[in-house]
Formats: sequence, C-alpha cells, structure tokens
Amino acid sequence: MKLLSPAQTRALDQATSKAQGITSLELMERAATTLLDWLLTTLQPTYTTPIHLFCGPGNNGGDGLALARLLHEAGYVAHVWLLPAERYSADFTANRHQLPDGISCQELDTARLPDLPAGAVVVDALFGAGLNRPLTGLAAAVVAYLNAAAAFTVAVDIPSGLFADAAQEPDSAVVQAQYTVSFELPKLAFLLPQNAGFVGEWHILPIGLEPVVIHKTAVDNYYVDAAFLQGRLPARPKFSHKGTFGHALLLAGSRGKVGAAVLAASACLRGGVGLLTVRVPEVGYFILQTTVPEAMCLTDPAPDFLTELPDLQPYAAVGMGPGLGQAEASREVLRQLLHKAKVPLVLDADALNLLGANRDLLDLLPPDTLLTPHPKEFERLTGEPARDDYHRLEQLRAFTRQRRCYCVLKGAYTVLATPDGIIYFNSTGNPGMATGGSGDVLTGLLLALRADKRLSPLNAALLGLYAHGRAGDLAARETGEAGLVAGDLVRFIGPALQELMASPHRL
Ligand SMILES: NC(=O)C1=CN([C@@H]2O[C@H](COP(=O)(O)OP(=O)(O)OC[C@H]3O[C@@H](n4cnc5c(N)ncnc54)[C@H](O)[C@@H]3O)[C@@H](O)[C@H]2O)[C@@H](O)CC1
Ligand SMILES: Nc1ncnc2c1ncn2[C@@H]1O[C@H](COP(=O)(O)OP(=O)(O)O)[C@@H](O)[C@H]1O
Ligand SMILES: [K+]
Repeated sequence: MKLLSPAQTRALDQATSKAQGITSLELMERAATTLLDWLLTTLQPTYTTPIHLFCGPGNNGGDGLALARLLHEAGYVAHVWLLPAERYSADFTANRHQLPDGISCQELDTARLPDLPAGAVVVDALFGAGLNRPLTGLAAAVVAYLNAAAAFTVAVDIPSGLFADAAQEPDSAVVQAQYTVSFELPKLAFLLPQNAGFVGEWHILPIGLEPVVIHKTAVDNYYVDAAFLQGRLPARPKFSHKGTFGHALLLAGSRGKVGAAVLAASACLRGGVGLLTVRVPEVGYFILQTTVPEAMCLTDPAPDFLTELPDLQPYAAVGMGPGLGQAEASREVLRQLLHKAKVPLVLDADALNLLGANRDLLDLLPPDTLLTPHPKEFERLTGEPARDDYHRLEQLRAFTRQRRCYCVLKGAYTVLATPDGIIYFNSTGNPGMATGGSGDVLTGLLLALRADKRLSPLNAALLGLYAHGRAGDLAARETGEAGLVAGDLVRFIGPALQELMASPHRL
C-alpha cells in the first residue's frame, strides 16, 4: 500500500469524485457509513451507551456529523459537540443542516464540556488531514480534557492535533486515542514509535477511492502487506537442484556467542538456501556440526574469533556479523571482505558496529549491500543521534542514497530503505520478537534470499522482512508472545515463506 501525503489524499478524493460521478458530500457519506459499520461491529455499543462526537470545522468534523446522524437513525444515543470557528467547510455545513432535530448538539466552551465516564465513547472528529498548525486555545483545551477523561476514544482518520507525515513539537496538544480509524490507506504517522500513544490500534476502512489514481501517484513511502508481495517469490521449479538456490557463506560467532551463528545458520537453511557454509572460530566447530548438521562448517585457525577470510570463489552471497565480536582481527576480515566480495553481502550486528567504529570502511561498501541495524546500531553508523523518528527516516534515506546500499532499520514496523531513497514499512511481527537472537534469525533468512539469484535485492529484502515477522506471528500463536524465543522463529520460516510463494499455475 502507498502512504500518501495529505495533499495527495485530497487530490485522490477529488479524482475519485470525478471518476465515479459522485459529489464530495456523497463520498463523505460513504466514509461515515463505513465508519458506522466498523464502530457497531468493533465496539458493540448498547442502545444506552453515550456516544459523544466532537466535531471540528472541516471535513473531519463533517465525517463526525454524518456519523452522528447515522448513529441517531440507528437508535443509538449520539451527542454532538461543535468546535466554534470562523469558517466551516461546505460539507461540514451540509451535514450540520442534515442533523435531525432530536439529536443533542451544542457548541463547545471551556465551561461547557460533557461528563465522560468510563463506558462512554468519544469520537474525535475535530481535525483530520487538514491540520496545518498546532492546536491552541479552545481546541487544545478540549484535547487536554478528552485525554484526562476515562472515556474510550476513537479518532476519525487521525488523532486530532497529529500531523499525518511530519513531526509536531514535543508538548503539542494531540488526542490520545484507543483506536484510529482511517480511510483506504494508512498514514506515515501511524507507523512511528513516537506516535504510538496517540494512534493506539489503527484500522483502515476501504471506501472505494480510485485504484488507478492510487497506482499513478508517486510516493516515497510504502506499507508492505501480503498483497504487496504477491507474485514476488517464485515457486521452486520441479527440476531444480541445490545449485539453483545458491551457496551462501556465513561469517559468524565468537566465544560465548556461537548461538548467534547457530540461529542465523538454521534460519538460512529454512530460508531455502541451496548450500550453506558457516565460517566460525575453532570454538564453534562441534556446536555447529551437532546443532546444524545440514550446514558445512569451515573453521578459522583462531580459537575464539574470526581472523581470516576464506576463499570467496564458491559463494553466491556472504553474510557477516551475528555473534562476531569486535576483535581487531575480525575487523580486518571485514575489510578484506568489502575489498574482495563480488557477490551480495548482508551485514549485521558486530559487522555494523565495526563499520560504525571505523568509518573508512563505509567507503568500501559494495553497491547493493544489505545492512540490518537496529536504531542504536544505525546511530553508530551515522554518528549522529536522530532528533525524532521522522529525522531518523531522513537520515536513513540519505545514508542509502549516499552509500548506494539497502538498509533495514529494525523495530515494530521494520523499515527498508533502498539506494533510491524509497522506504518500505513491514507489516508483520509482534512484541514477542523483542528477544535476543531474533535479529540473527533475520540475517540468516535474508542471506538465503540474497543467495537466490532469481530474486532482486529489493524483493529479497522485502520478502525476508515480511516472512520473518510472519514467522513471529505464527510462532506466537503457539508459544504466546512472552514465551517466544528466537529458535521458534526458525521453525516457522518455512510456513511463512510457503504462504508467499507464487503458484506456478496462476497469473
Ligand atoms: N479520502 C479520505 O480520506 C476522505 C476524507 N474525508 C475527511 O476529510 C478530512 C480532511 O478534511 P479537511 O481538509 O477539511 O481538514 P480538517 O477537517 O482537518 O479541517 C481543516 C480546517 O481546519 C483548519 N485548521 C487546520 N489546523 C488548525 C488548527 N491547528 N487550529 C484551528 N484550525 C485549524 C484549516 O484551516 C481548515 O479550515 C479527513 O481527515 C477525513 O476525515 C472524508 O470526508 C471523505 C474521504
Ligand atoms: N515489538 C516488535 N514488533 C515486531 N517486531 C519486533 C519487535 N521487537 C523486535 N522485533 C523484531 O525482532 C528483531 C530484533 O532484532 P535485534 O534488535 O537485532 O535483536 P538481536 O540482536 O537480539 O537478535 C528485529 O527483526 C525486529 O524487527
Ligand atoms: K480526528
């Protein structure tokens, strides 16, 4: 799915009205009807549940007014609270006039605010995508009041006071919603950790906006769901052999961290690699050979950490980093790898920390290298702390453009940035995956996909991120989130990839 800017969303609304021969008011009615359905199904209010709709002067308020009418007609108790303004949008005004006589409708005033006990529902329709400055005065006071109340809050389109795709000042007045219900496409703001306390759980309701117009709209940010990946993972040909899927080399492990090598190696095998060789220091030999017998093990002459780069000739892709440690000799192995590698590289964990501590190495990154930092590792790579989540995204775009690389930024919505500065947000995964070793599993899986020559660097990375999170979601059904460990992810990589695999007999 594409993430549109507010201006692009407005243009899409207008294009939809034109293409479908409907007025903007009719489109608003469609949005409100869909919202009504969602609200009744999800919240299941009773006929006595007080539902307070806070409506601002624009089309977001218009949505709120239309919803109030529909609720009233369906027999629910709707109270409308209007935010006084100098100007109102045409569709707000039209819906204001359509409000039935029997509905309670009052202007907000600091001295006139409703009682909002637990059990009441608040619909926040004060401001939507048209917000163009921080909230002040009465609007800010109403937001503070709503946030202090015990009622259950549903934000329409976006929590009021939150910008759809830009940071706001730290202490800005923003509604803290339990649910945010938006139309057709998600907004960038929903995907950033700094907004989690405002957005709550978000839902997208399709309202039939024109798919052709969406297709033609150029964006820098995407949200990757299963539909987005359809057809990108080819089926395994009937007459394939292990050479079809590539021979990967994994450089990993040091004394006390051989487990990281085991997890990455197991994930690489479950990711469908043809052959895997793991290079570990001597200390890892028996561990690897017994826990991952499917992998070949090539030991380094040193006992505790890697000191020599093996001949790279046989390999289709090389991964380095899990459990590596940061010994000087291992840094030199990384340097040689960057000099010599002519195949795709996946760099993680200590390989990234070594890059961060030795910036000259960054100049050696071969094009299309895939890096997989978490935010702290990324900060070490840039050497500059991010001011906020939006700034971090811009740092990431600048980094991948400058280095011509692919960079994953791990988190709840893991991000992939490409050498063209395009950003993809992954949609799968759960907090159970916040456990040691999850990242090592991702590295192994990505290595397998990069070794598969049938996949572009972009598709390998997108499929890997999605399948990793999906494996986490499948595993958590069995283990629960708290009980999930990284090894569980490995077991579910196969089923997660199978879901994505294209059928050879369908378009
Ligand atoms: N495709 C869609 O997404 C659809 C969107 N619709 C609704 O339309 C909304 C956008 O409507 P609008 O563009 O009218 O935007 P808003 O409803 O956010 O209102 C904007 C108005 O508020 C004023 N304003 C902005 N920031 C302010 C501030 N800080 N303090 C005081 N006034 C401020 C603006 O000058 C403008 O007059 C969406 O959020 C959504 O709820 C739906 O009606 C139909 C379909
Ligand atoms: N709350 C979360 N929701 C979804 N995925 C998560 C969450 N927390 C962590 N993950 C995923 O788990 C992995 C953790 O990687 P990392 O931080 O490198 O851990 P480690 O170094 O212990 O392996 C990443 O792929 C990340 O996206
Ligand atoms: K809102």
